[in-house]
Parts: sequence; C-alpha cells; structure tokens
Amino acid sequence: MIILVINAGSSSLKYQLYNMNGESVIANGRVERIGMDSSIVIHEPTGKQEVSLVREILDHNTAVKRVIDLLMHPEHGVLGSIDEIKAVGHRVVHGGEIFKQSTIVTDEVKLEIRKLFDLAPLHNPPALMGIAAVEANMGDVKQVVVFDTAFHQSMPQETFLYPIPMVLYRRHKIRRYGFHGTSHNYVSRKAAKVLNKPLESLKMVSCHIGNGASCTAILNGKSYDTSMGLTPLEGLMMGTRSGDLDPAIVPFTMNKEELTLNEVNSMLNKHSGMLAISGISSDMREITEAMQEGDKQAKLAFDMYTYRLRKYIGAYAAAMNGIDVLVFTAGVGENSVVLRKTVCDGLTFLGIELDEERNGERSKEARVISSAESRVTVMVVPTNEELLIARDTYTLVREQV
Ligand SMILES: Nc1ncnc2c1ncn2[C@@H]1O[C@H](COP(=O)(O)OP(=O)(O)O)[C@@H](O)[C@H]1O
Ligand SMILES: CC(=O)OP(=O)(O)O
Ligand SMILES: [Mg+2]
Repeated sequence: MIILVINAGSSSLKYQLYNMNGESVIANGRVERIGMDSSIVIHEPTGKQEVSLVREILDHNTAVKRVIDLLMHPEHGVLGSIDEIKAVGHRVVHGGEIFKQSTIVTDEVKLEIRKLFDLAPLHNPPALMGIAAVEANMGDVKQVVVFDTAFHQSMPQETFLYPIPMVLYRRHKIRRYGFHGTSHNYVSRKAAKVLNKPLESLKMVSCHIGNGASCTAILNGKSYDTSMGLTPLEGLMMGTRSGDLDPAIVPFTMNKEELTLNEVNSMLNKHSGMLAISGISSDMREITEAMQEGDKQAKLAFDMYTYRLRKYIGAYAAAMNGIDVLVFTAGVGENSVVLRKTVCDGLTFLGIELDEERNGERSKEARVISSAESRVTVMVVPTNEELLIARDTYTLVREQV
C-alpha cells in the first residue's frame, strides 16, 4: 500500500511517500516559504535526480497541488496515477486531551482540531489546511491524523498540572501537554529493540534536540513527564525559544519595554534562545563553529544550552528514581558530537561514561555510545516521525481500503 505523509508547518509543507510493503521511501521533499514572494519546492524521488524549483505558492492548497504534480511528473515523477496513493497521514501538533491516539479524519475530528487552534495557533491551522487541501485535490482518499501530544497523554496529574488555580484547568484546560511525542515514542521503542530489552523494564530519558527541543522521562514504556508544556515554549533552551524562565519576567518586561502581548510572545518564541545569547544564529552548527573560533557569546550560548539540558536529565533521573538509558535524537542530538560529550561529561555522578570513539562515529544507525562499564546506556537513535505516522496510518486504514 502506498501512503503519503504530510507535515504542514505555518510556512512549509514536508512530504514523504512510502510503499508500506517493505516500508521503503519512494519520494520525499518539501515546499518552503508558502505565502511569500517566491516559494521553494524541493523534490527527491528515490533513485532519481533531486529537483529544486522556485514558484509562487500562496497557500497550502496550491502546495499540495504542486506536490501531486511532481509525484506524477513524466520525468521526475514516481506514480502513474494519484489513485495509487491509498491513504494520507498528517502530523498534527496539538491534540489536546481529546486525542489520545491517532485517528481517521472525519468531520467531527476536523472540528475538534479547529477547537484547539487557540492552544496551538502556529501549528494546528496549517495542519487543518493540509487536510482540506488533500480533500480538494485527492478526492475521497482516507486520511489519518497523528498527534505530537498523544504519547504524553499517559502523564499522571502530578506531572501534568501546574500549581495555579484549578479553575483554569477546568475552564480552559491549562495543563502540560508535551510535544514531539511521535519522536519520543519512536526512539524509545527503537532503543529498547536495539538493546533487546523490554521497554517496560527500562527507565529512559529521551532528548529530542532539533530546532525545537524537549526531554521526556519514559517510565514503564510510557511518557511520565516531559519538558514542553501548554505550548512548545516551556522547558529546554532552543534555537529561538527561551524555554524555562521566571513567569514574572513577562509582565515586568511588558511594563518596562511597553510591549504588547503579541510582542512579548514573539520575543520568547522567535528572538530568544541560542539566537539571543549568541547574537549569531539559532543554528547549532554555526554556534559550534563560532565557539571553536573563540567567539565568547557563542560559547556562552552553548554553555547555557548544555547546562539546561543536563539539569533536565538529572531532574528526570530523580523523578523516576533512576535512569537506565539516555537517548539523543533529532538534528542536534544525532549530529553534535561535542554537545553529547559536554552533556555526558557533566553527568558522571549518575554513572554515565561515554566511549569517545563511539561518540565520534558518523552513522545513520541507532547505536550505543557509552562504554561497557557505564551504569547508564547512552544511545544515539535517529528519529523517524514520518515512518511512525505512515505506520499508524497503515494500521488504521488497512482494513478499509
Ligand atoms: N552536524 C551537525 N552538528 C550540529 N548541529 C547540527 C548538525 N546537523 C544539524 N544540526 C542542527 O540541528 C538543528 C535542526 O534540527 P532538526 O531536527 O532538523 O529540526 P526541525 O525538524 O525541528 O526543523 C539545527 O540547529 C542544526 O544546526
Ligand atoms: C512542537 C515543536 O516544537 O515542533 P518543532 O520542533 O517541529 O518546532
Ligand atoms: Mg522537528
């Protein structure tokens, strides 16, 4: 069965086309700068030349149309007819308390996703646009939604509630939801498989460190606590997001700098984190290079970033009364040798001992990077959110098509 996976962002749309027979990728690509003056389309058909185009793409509907055109293109295409795609799976960031697992799209499901716009104004509207665009361009193909929040719905009240008046939870559902759940779910299962141990027997901390970054304590195979909260702003320091801070900074800064709510929101989400401290970039590669050339602000940004990550790992080891496995994943976690070394070198009290050679290896495979003596097994597990979305989609539609 052929399944299309779509990850719609506010100004981008990433796609991956799978043949579920063997779980092979037939094509993947992305549309960037949707709604801006010149959008970029990158299409990578497996085994063929990559295509890169500049087009005017004003909305997600047009983006989906362009993707379909490319998938069926006489030269760059991989399909004879669009009907070969039997189902489409979408990443939806916020599923609130309603969606505890992936589900087939119905009118009711769309309505519920719309109700959550308030809680994820940057993420949920484009996801719904993606669903509508598929309906408009691909007839009545089955669609499935997979939520970033679903994996974290196992958290108990003592970890998901904030110590503020309960009425705010009852009225507005203000609580910790957590994100990157599809990734934390995927890497924890993969890690247990590689170690050949039942996931339920392991106390695991997984660190998804990409543009957005979050840490999750996984106990008995379930999310027990996670660093992102009501929105993806809380927790670790990120590329452009502050992560944890004293909430009093918000009214204080609004008052002193005469900022509006929107401005302070934008400051914390888009102008903070590594970008704010380094003054150079939100991109870990550029920070690391500048640091190695002696840039003091880049070094400070890196030190703050790794310090905060170390604190979370320690906190989650305490929260679970132990830690057996530490997993690094996503862009930074999978690729930054120096970040992993810096974090682990400060966690020797937990019995963590890195094997420098294994840590330095360049590989796309899930692997152990700690020494044989290390009390905690440290691993790098490349994430694959799209594959999990494709698998959930396949499981839900297989009986129906
Ligand atoms: N070789 C590398 N060394 C250090 N950081 C890297 C490397 N490759 C990618 N990254 C970092 O990964 C981050 C992007 O992560 P990714 O998981 O792709 O993000 P997202 O999916 O959220 O856009 C960037 O900060 C980038 O600098
Ligand atoms: C939820 C979230 O932060 O996602 P991303 O890392 O894709 O920004
Ligand atoms: Mg990501």
